[in-house]
Amino acid sequence: MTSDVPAHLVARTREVGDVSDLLQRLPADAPGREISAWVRGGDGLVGWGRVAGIATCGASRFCDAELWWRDTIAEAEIHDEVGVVGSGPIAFGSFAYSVDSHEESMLVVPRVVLGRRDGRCFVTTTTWSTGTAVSSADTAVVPDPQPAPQGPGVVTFADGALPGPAYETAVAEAVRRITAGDLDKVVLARDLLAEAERPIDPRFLLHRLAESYANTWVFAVDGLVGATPEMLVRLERGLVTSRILAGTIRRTGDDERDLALAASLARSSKDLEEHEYAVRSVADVIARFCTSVNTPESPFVLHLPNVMHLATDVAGRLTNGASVLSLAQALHPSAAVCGTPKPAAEAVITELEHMDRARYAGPVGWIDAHGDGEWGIALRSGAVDPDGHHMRLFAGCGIVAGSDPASELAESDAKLVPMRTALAGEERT
Ligand SMILES: C=C(O[C@@H]1C=C(C(=O)O)C=C[C@H]1O)C(=O)O
Repeated sequence: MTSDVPAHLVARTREVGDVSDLLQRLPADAPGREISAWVRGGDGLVGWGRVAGIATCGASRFCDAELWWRDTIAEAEIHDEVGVVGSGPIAFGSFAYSVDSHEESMLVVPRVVLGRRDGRCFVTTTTWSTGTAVSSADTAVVPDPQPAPQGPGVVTFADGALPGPAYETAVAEAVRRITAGDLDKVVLARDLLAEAERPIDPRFLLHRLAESYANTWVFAVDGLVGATPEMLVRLERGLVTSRILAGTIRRTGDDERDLALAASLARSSKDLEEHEYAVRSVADVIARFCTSVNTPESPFVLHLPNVMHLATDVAGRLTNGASVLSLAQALHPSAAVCGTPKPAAEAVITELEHMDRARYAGPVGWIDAHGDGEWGIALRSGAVDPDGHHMRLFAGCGIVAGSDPASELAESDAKLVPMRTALAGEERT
């Protein structure tokens, strides 16, 4: 571009009539990797196209992204008629779990974002200015509901880094080290490789996940798709909240038995211990940023269609103007996906998992121009390869002294169910 004035983003948000089916409005012809989504129930944000973004890796990945977003917003021209959290320009993002990951972390500003919040719907269109003259942003039209996305056809599944028996051996070794006093808790994960006959369309997965997992946040960012029940951090006008999950039991499908299992989960000393480490790791960080921190004394049981979790919602009032992304950076990785103490757990994960977690278990979510937003932990998820036909699914389990390898393997299988079912048409294993 030839201009004395550097180009900047121009974002326009206007209110539109009710759009209760955000996912169905994702244009069928937008490239799958350019689909972004963060939806729970009827509310949330979906985006398509890419106007701007940053890809980064290593220890500075959060800071790089934060600085880039701050600079981008400082220069942007914003016309926001709606003025709610999530209106105006936003960036979706997804971060690699590990400093050492080969996977890129990213923020992406979509060309169009469609949002719904408490029944108010809006559309944000973001373009580049052309330098001296500011181009008027597209007058965004909300797309009609789109045809149902095509499924991936026959999907076959194969072991990733650790086949089931090897995962059990890793769990047994972790228990041995915990018993020896090396650490208190470690979360060990495994991956599963899916190969599909036809290209895997993130829209297809999003639809299926949203149908079955209504009380999760269904997300997509650059080919990473999932339905997470765990909110690492939400920041809305100074109010910080986090939903911590740890301690799991599989559902049987029989309501009466499941209620009895929920009661046993709430009393299980092994699960309560595992949960307590996770809560402490989050509440301690939130206390550094907030006053009036509220941490309930005991967890509740969160019922999902495949599993039940011990859950605690922590809240606080932000004192220092930090953005949601810096809060996510400070909280990541919590003991729900890493362990206690953190350095020992990180070392055991590296040694025993034999894989790069890539963006699994990293923060995924969105940030707005004020630094508000929501970042979940990328669980119950998978990453579609750029070739479109392959996907890596992930699941992990918190291991403490009382963990049993066979039960943990079964728990990891249960955590893989949402993505396996979303993918499966005529599944073969
Ligand atoms: C690591 C995962 O889940 C985490 C581990 C849990 C546990 O061990 O009980 C529960 C919820 C999540 O914090 C996963 O789903 O892959």
